[in-house]
Amino acid sequence: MAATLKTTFFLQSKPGGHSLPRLKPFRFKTPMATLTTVPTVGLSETFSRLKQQGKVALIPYITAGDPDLSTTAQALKVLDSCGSDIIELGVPYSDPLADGPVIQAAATRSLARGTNFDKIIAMLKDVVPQLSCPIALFSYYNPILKRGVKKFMTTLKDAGIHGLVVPDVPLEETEILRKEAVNNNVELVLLTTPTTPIPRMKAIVEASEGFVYLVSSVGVTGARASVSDKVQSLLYEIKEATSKPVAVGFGISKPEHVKQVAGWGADGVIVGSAMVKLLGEAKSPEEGLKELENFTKSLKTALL
Ligand SMILES: O=P(O)(O)OC[C@@H](O)[C@@H](O)c1c[nH]c2ccccc12
Repeated sequence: MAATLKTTFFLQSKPGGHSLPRLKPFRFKTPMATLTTVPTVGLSETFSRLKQQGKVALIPYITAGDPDLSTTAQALKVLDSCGSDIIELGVPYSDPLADGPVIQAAATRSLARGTNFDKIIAMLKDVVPQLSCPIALFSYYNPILKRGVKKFMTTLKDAGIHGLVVPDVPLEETEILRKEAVNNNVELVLLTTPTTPIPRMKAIVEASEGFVYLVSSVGVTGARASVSDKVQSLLYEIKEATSKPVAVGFGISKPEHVKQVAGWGADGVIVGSAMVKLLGEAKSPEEGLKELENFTKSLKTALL
């Protein structure tokens, strides 16, 4: 059974510097190989740009390798071309303590097909240069430790990945993760939950880079009928403590939710299980991608 996401996570002991954007001045976007001069920038830069435009970031989450890695590659391009501002890409893991049934099932299918970290990175090296939005990789801590923190971060940097979300590291233990992330210009995003005491929330937001991830409700990931209106006061408290951007995730699965959370003052909305379900349960990868496209467009429209 999946454990609930508790407040003990994600504290870091010292605030860190800000990552510089890694500029990629010229890039070709598929399918028409159009030359664009828009550089891919990191997470905080993306939020600054959106803020200037008065916009809220749309941040989809998908699990890598479900239904297969070539569909993930296509899905990243679809999400990008439908106006996603950052994409959170999940590395499948066998013991995903904070994931609800939809994402757990996606990870199980992906692992059964032989997805592993090296294959995900190889896919990203090919696809990232074709995207205009940054990627934040999502991984549990164990696969990072297994590889070695330093090597893991260098690999992320070499693949052009700008951010990292690790849900199961207590802040007190993130020192080394943080140091290597900063060295490699990877922004380490930390999470706060509705049960995080205010002093601890303050330490989290101070140490978080790129943005602050506000978990909307206690429990595991998964689509819900409504978003807890407690999010509104949580956002208020966080915004009292920091000027960093705040993105809300967990249970956001409909255009109405996205609109509501944006109206409460969030700088970004994260939508995971609803996307993962479309890709994982479609009759074919093509159908899944088409549904993903329509769904992403509907969320984007709700944010306009
Ligand atoms: O699936 P949801 O309820 O839309 O929530 C976002 C989410 O999927 C993604 O950010 C995520 C997937 N697994 C997690 C584990 C912990 C925190 C966050 C996550």
